[in-house]
Amino acid sequence: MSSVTQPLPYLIIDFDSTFTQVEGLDELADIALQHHPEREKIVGQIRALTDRGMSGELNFSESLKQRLALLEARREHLPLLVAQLKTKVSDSIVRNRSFFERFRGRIYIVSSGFREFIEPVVADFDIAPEFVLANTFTYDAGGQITGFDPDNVLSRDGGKIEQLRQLDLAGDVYVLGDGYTDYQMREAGLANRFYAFTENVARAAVVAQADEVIPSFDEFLYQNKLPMTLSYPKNRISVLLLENPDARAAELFRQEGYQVESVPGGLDEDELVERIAGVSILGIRSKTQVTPRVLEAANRLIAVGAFCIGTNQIDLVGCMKKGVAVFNAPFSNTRSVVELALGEIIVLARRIPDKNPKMHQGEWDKSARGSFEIRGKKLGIVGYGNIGSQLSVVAEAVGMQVLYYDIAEKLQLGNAVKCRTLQELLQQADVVTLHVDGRAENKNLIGAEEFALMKPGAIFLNLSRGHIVDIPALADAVRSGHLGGASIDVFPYEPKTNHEIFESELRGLPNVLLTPHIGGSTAEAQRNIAEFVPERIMGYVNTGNTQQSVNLPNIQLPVQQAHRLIHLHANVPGVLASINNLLADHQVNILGQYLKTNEHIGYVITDIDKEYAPEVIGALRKVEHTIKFRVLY
Ligand SMILES: NC(=O)C1=CN([C@@H]2O[C@H](COP(=O)(O)OP(=O)(O)OC[C@H]3O[C@@H](n4cnc5c(N)ncnc54)[C@H](O)[C@@H]3O)[C@@H](O)[C@H]2O)C=CC1
Ligand SMILES: O=C(O)CCC(=O)C(=O)O
Repeated sequence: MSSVTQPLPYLIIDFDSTFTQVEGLDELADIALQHHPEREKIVGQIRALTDRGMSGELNFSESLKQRLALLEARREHLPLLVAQLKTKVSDSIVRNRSFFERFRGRIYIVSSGFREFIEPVVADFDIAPEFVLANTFTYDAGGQITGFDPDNVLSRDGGKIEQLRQLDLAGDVYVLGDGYTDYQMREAGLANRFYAFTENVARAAVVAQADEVIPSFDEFLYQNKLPMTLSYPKNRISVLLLENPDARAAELFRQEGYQVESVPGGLDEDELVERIAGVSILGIRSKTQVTPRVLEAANRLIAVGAFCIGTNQIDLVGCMKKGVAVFNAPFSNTRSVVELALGEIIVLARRIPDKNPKMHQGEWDKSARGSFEIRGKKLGIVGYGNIGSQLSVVAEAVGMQVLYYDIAEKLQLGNAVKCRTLQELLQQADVVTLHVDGRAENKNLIGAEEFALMKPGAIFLNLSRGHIVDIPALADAVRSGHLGGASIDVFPYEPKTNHEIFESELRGLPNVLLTPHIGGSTAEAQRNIAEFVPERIMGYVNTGNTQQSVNLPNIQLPVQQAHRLIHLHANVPGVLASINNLLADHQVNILGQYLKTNEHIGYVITDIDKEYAPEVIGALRKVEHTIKFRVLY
């Protein structure tokens, strides 16, 4: 990583697909050929020619000639093009507009595109016409674009090299671009460094030649220690997604500028220990275990996203002590679990698990034996949280009488009746369904003794966590005929991928419905989760907001006023005082301060004036008991 010397080196920035997200001529073709019957085909041909030219496959002047011949553009299309391009300036360039204003006179746009559309777009960034070096169109008398000015060096092969030579800049020159012709200025010895800009397009042949690959302009500024709008380039935030969350999650993280990698299926502890170094955000579902060993290897972890409700698979305290925020999606799949549970109750009450396979084997077993309506039956819900209480409402709506048992005091919905003990519920219910959370103390909550308490013929459901039920005891209770049926969605051991065989004593038992942990697996739930979790994580990264974090003290923050200091520390006396004394010693004005603690850690957010001495940050990092510290601009 180099550090920039003063004054700023001359920056030679390409226009098409670098300054803007798109190629100007492609966009012009789109506008000009709007009513052409073969528009798509011609635009496709133009794009292919652009690409071949950019990657060095076709010589530049030939590519330009062929593209202009296909274009049926006119002078009056240009204002439309400019308006369009103004909306397509690269995000990181827009974000750092003030940099361009500040370093006016050191930044050139050198492009094989056309001055007619480049000049007005870059003018918004204080880049004056004399700092734009580009081609110019030729027109016929009627205003039709006929080609390009052949006297302009940029219209020729090696034009950018010649143009830079003519500029004869004294001092360091850095080139930023996405095309091979941008690299060629460096190759010709006219630039000190070539940065392949890949925010919009990454061309292998260009990337291979680069001194540095920069996925955003922020990265260029960060590497060169130049003033930037963000405190940290988002492309440096790497996301590892396991267990196939909906594709929307990766899309949202990518839109934010993060680097996303997905591993289908889960990783076991050893595999995750291998993969976790360098990961900033880990996304998992219910299977991946985030253990102390994993956390020890996690050298850059900021947040864990549980793309599900349960978080028992995560060492929450370990994460907290390391300053790693954990977020889940507490309500996104609630309804899906409830619907499945209700469907399963009906299906079991009608002994469908037995009848369905018989039908598939050609056996017609029409009988009412062992089948009953659920209307008027007693549904015992163990765990009256979000899922349990919603199931309570839906079950009452179809005529069931609801009993519930929860270790916490809960709002009683509708006509539901609270049981004082688990035993009381088990003895009365016709159907028992588990919706407790997966805390370790709940291991084998239901075993032989509990099954024995249940009514003969009762139906049993578990859609919570596998370790909550003693499976051999359940198998015995079904085999003996004491239970009338069971539906199980979660298991003490679940296959890691869809290729692994599912082994269980419950396989083949009568009136037992087995499902592969799909309570929350609906399109709606997965989409909701894939939006909810990334939004919380990005909110935390961007503003420090911990609201709805499962393990950090929850602070909902007001809009950031200036610089924001985010400080996580061990909860020992005196840390806040140390922070404030340090700020006072450096005459830093505090605009707002927010603090919340729990038994292990303290989370303090301090909004301060823009002006402060840079050494304040170093000093704050060194405050005793600091776990994590970051600054947001
Ligand atoms: N099968 C699947 O695909 C899904 C399974 N789940 C599981 O369902 C669980 C429950 O989800 P929510 O209702 O959203 O959670 P929640 O946290 O809102 O409710 C859990 C309730 O269980 C109670 N509880 C805990 N231990 C208990 C015990 N020993 N006896 C009685 N009550 C006890 C708690 O006090 C709480 O009210 C999740 O933790 C997760 O493990 C969640 C979503 C999908
Ligand atoms: O869909 C999943 O992978 C897990 C669902 C689940 O068990 C949960 O949300 O807690």
